Amino acid sequence: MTYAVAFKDLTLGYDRHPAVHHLETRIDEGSLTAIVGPNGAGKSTLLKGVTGALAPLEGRVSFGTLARADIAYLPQQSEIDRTFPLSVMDLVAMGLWRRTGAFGQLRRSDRRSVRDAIAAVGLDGFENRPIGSLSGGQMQRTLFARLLLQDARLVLLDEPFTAVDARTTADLIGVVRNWHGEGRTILAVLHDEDVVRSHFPTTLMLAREMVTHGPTAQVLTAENRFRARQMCEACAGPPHICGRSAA
Ligand SMILES: Nc1ncnc2c1ncn2[C@@H]1O[C@H](COP(=O)(O)OP(=O)(O)OP(=O)(O)O)[C@@H](O)[C@H]1O
Repeated sequence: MTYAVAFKDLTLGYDRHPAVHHLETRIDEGSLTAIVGPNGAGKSTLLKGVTGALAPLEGRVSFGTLARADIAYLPQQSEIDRTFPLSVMDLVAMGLWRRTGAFGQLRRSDRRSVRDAIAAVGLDGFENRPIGSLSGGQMQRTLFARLLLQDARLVLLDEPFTAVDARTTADLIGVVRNWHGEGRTILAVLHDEDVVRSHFPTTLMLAREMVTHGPTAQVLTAENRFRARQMCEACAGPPHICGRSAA
């Protein structure tokens, strides 16, 4: 099986304080993988390492046949500035930037693609709404429409269903499953184990270090959860100094 992303002795952190330690595993191309772990386990940090926003302190992230330009990333809702004066249409159209350039004019066919993406996430009629007036769930649908247009081979989702109602979650899971059916690789940070069990065949459990990575039923056990909590006891505090020497 070819891999989409490989982590090789990867250590990521902030101001030289590691938040993810010596991670060594591969994400198969076309897989649908959940990243789980306690608060502060380094899950968001890992996604930032994959996007390249955070450079490794040690080790590396490598990609199989894809390039960083093939990655689409949905950050946590709290990291998105909704006061920016944009309409739903403007925000979704940003998904075409790779093709149109930042200030490129949208062609008629581009506008149609934007409208189609908005309709695909159930937001028909919201095209001209300012994003600041959207509910949390409507905003998440808008961001998924932008991801649809990005047409990426690797999709990174950071807590995509947090603070989103059950109906919206079900609709957006439908979008994720379609991406999986199209052969894209999906890596999603999730807290809801029912969602993980029902829809994500593979799970990576993180607690600053990797706890385990494999078929979801084998990963989500009471024993692994207990180990993760123990490994992550210090997670509530600031990232500590890594005691392991660089290989
Ligand atoms: N920008 C930053 N500067 C300094 N430390 C940071 C920064 N972002 C995260 N951290 C620290 O890195 C560690 C891992 O954080 P991260 O957000 O990756 O965890 P997480 O598993 O995604 O947590 P949660 O489930 O609470 O979202 C935490 O100790 C956090 O305080």
